[in-house]
Amino acid sequence: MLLAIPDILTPDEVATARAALDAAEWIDGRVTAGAQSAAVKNNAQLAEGSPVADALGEMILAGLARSPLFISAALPQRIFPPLFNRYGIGADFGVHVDNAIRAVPRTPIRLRTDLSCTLFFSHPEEYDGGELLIEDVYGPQRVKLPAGHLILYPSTSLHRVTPVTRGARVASFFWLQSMIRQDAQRSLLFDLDQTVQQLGLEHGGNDANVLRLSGIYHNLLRQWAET
Ligand SMILES: O=C(O)CCC(=O)C(=O)O
Ligand SMILES: [Fe+2]
Repeated sequence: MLLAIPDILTPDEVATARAALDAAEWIDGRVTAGAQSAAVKNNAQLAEGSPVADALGEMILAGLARSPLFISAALPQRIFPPLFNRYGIGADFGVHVDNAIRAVPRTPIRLRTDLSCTLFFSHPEEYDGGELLIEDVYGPQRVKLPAGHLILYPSTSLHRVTPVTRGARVASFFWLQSMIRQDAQRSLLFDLDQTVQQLGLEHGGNDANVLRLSGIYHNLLRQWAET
């Protein structure tokens, strides 16, 4: 499932983050790339664990936690501490697939990358190019979202970022392990949850059929979730 999630951050948070990112020190983006992606990765990144990355990472995790749409779609089990990248003019990231397993720095924790995320910090009118192209079963999807919005896509997808030809594209990127490993099962739970929420609004949460459907959602989650 490929899903755009609006307003993970408020405009004030985006502005605060941008001020910090614009003043930050950027290093070669290949530091966190695996062998295949390093060969095609041509961007800059904040050093992992730098004070700016840690503070903005916390801001993003708080934004994710208050988004019912994100929780419903991702059913996150573990979220990698957000990383930050910058594509100036000429920078790009060739076609690649993300590493399946990521060690969380400075901890013994590893996570399986089920879903990949990009959270945009540049406004679309600030730059040309810099589109995230994600291969999907329905063909390539072009993604360029407003600042503060997030795209969630299966980490199994081949993807790339097209060269920036004007301005700069600043974003956060990270991965997560979902409680639901299979994309098809996660999509089904998402559809069911969204439908139950909508029916609850229309009929009230205590309507007998809404309750029954809600029970089915939780019982499927109980069958499939890894915690
Ligand atoms: O910049 C992006 O939107 C994606 C970055 C990416 O694909 C990666 O770092 O693996
Ligand atoms: Fe990637």
